[in-house]
Amino acid sequence: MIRIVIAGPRGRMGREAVSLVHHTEHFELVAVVDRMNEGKTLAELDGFPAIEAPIFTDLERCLQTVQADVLIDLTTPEVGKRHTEIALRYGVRPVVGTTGFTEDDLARLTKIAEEKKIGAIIAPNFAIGAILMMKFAQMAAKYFPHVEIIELHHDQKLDAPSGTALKTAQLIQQVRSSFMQGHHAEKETIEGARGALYDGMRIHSVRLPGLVAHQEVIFGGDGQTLTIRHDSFNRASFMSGVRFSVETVMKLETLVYGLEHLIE
Ligand SMILES: NC(=O)c1ccc[n+]([C@@H]2O[C@H](COP(=O)([O-])OP(=O)(O)OC[C@H]3O[C@@H](n4cnc5c(N)ncnc54)[C@H](O)[C@@H]3O)[C@@H](O)[C@H]2O)c1
Ligand SMILES: O=C(O)C1=N[C@H](C(=O)O)CCC1
Repeated sequence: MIRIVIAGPRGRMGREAVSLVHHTEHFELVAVVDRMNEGKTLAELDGFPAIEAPIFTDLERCLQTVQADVLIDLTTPEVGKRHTEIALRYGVRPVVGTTGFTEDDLARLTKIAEEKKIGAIIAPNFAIGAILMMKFAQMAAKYFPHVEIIELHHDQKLDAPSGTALKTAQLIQQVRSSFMQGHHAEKETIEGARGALYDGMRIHSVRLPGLVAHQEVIFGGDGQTLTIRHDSFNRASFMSGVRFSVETVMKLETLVYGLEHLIE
């Protein structure tokens, strides 16, 4: 039995994660961390199953009170960073879907995980199709170094570019010689027209109601283009990755950033 705390249970992802844990035989939801509802149980909130997990508004108090193995964090960038560090310091393994972590954040958290010899997973995208899309993009970049990334998300998303787009750019950077794409004399007549710049490649962020999470990676070569696209149409698409991460983090002794390191 893996004892789990979920932070952000009333969010779009948090609700799916509560349902996943509730329906998985060897998972137990021992508490949740919410922005409000301290002292209640999840069962008392509208729209949740009858789970008697206590609600805390502070992760430290939660981890001082309940015995937990794993924290699933699905909150906001600043909260997610703080929660990951607290969980590691309390010896609780973080599985983090929250995006917006910088390279400095990842380096700092990796150091703590290694000092504590404790597993942690930070996954910008839990959907298997998205992991494959990133792997395929890295393969293609060896042959097509000219590439632009277009990520499309719902308009309630806080961070841009998306964690997935950043991760994709990092994976491409590993196999591509660094160079500035486009014309050397190119000028934007409206600021931002060419998107965000990452190691000479451009990342474009679209935010619209109706979208969930989508990404296209477009490669251009002599007389041809190659487009690799992934679409998540609902949040259930992320849950097999969350389940896999909770099971896998129990066997790790360091921080892993990205599920591409864990799937064959
Ligand atoms: N890794 C993935 O596959 C994946 C998939 C979808 C979303 N995400 C990321 O997950 C995060 C959550 O996404 P969402 O769409 O569910 O957002 P959301 O806004 O629907 O939910 C976030 C929840 O966090 C709660 N929250 C905020 N501060 C808190 C605090 N201090 N303590 C406890 N809870 C707090 C909010 O009340 C809210 O319920 C985002 O960073 C998003 O980018 C990742
Ligand atoms: O809904 C979101 O927010 C998502 N964020 C992830 C990202 O930033 O890459 C991907 C899945 C959906």
